[in-house]
Amino acid sequence: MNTLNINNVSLVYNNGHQALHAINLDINNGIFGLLGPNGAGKSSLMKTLVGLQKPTQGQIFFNGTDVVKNPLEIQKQLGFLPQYFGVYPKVSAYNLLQHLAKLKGIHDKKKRHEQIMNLLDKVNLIDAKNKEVHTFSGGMKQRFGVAQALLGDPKIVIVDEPTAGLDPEERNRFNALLSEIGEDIIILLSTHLVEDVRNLCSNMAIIKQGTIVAQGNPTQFIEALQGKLWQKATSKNELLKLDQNHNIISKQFIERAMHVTVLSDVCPTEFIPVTPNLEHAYFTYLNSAT
Ligand SMILES: Nc1ncnc2c1ncn2[C@@H]1O[C@H](COP(=O)(O)OP(=O)(O)OP(=O)(O)O)[C@@H](O)[C@H]1O
Repeated sequence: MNTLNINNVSLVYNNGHQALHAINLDINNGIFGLLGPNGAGKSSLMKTLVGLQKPTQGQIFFNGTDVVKNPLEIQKQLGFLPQYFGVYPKVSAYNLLQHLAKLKGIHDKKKRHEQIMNLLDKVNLIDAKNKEVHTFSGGMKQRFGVAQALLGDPKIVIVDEPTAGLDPEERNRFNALLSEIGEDIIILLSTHLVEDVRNLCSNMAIIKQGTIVAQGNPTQFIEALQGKLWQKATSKNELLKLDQNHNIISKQFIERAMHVTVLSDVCPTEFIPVTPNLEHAYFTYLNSAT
């Protein structure tokens, strides 16, 4: 079992902006979802956790090793899957993996070949191994991304907004793959797609303005809202009034009408109950004062 322990981590950038405030998290094998809006501090936290930037304060331990004092140790065991790859050189998937494997220090030719073939098989790209990666579809590119991230058997993999731009079928296929590899290693999944976290993660945290406002199991978050959410279709004028008197957690267009969902222990007049989902939980935390 791999462990990542984060104690009281804060980060202030050189321009004085505080991106992280006293973060505490304990993460084990599996897919850990980090959910937050743009600018909340997801990238800052991920980069800090894997030693790519030093926290201003706090401690991080990966499998007992101090990441702040010894960042190279975690980086040797790290895989990274960015949202989009930059420009691909005009080489085949197999040859590109060869090149990346050499950069990762896999020098034994036979082992390198074996590992590449296993990974191509795992991500279902064996048949496309001689095709140039720039000709791949978005989903194939993401699966190729997984293969390169897994070169060298990393124990921790960072995945940044991986399903952006994928069609529903490719997204499902990609999520199934992520779920399979997440059994034996830590995967840190940074996203603002609540549905991906619901489908993939047994543990998650919600980050808002550099602070973790909630952490736990997605199911617990949903259960905590049972019997507390109410919905109503509304007009623009009525919305102003509702805003003053109710704790509105989301406003959504459903079939061309604005629907508001409110959090309350009792059902407000003219509202109907709603079955809570993770998106409601996410909005509840985002819209509550920190
Ligand atoms: N190098 C930097 N110097 C100063 N401020 C920074 C730096 N990098 C990020 N920030 C600021 O820190 C805050 C958090 O940024 P970060 O990129 O971590 O957010 P994020 O949640 O990953 O957002 P996104 O989803 O848009 O990538 C933002 O206000 C950003 O402007």
